[in-house]
Amino acid sequence: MSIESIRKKIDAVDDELVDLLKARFDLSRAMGEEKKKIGRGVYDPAREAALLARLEEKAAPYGPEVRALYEKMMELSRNLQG
Ligand SMILES: O=C(O)C(=O)C[C@]1(C(=O)O)C=C[C@@H](O)C=C1
Repeated sequence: MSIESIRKKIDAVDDELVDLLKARFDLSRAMGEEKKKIGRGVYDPAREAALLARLEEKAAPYGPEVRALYEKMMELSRNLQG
């Protein structure tokens, strides 16, 4: 595969990823509103640990890379929840 054709494929994957990230951040905001309504704190370390373990296993052989991305993404998700 040429550099140009690989880049086209990367661009297509990135477009899909951004759509999915937007959907996830929308859901995170909705979660933040629900938590605020019932007076529940934003940070849920048990949920984050379970999610990281599940996705790290699913992402093999890119488990460590996906874990690092998700750690950052959940930090951003918490920030969005306020
Ligand atoms: O599941 C939740 O309780 C969320 O608020 C979502 C989410 C996430 O982005 O996955 C964000 C913050 C919590 O610490 C745990 C998980």
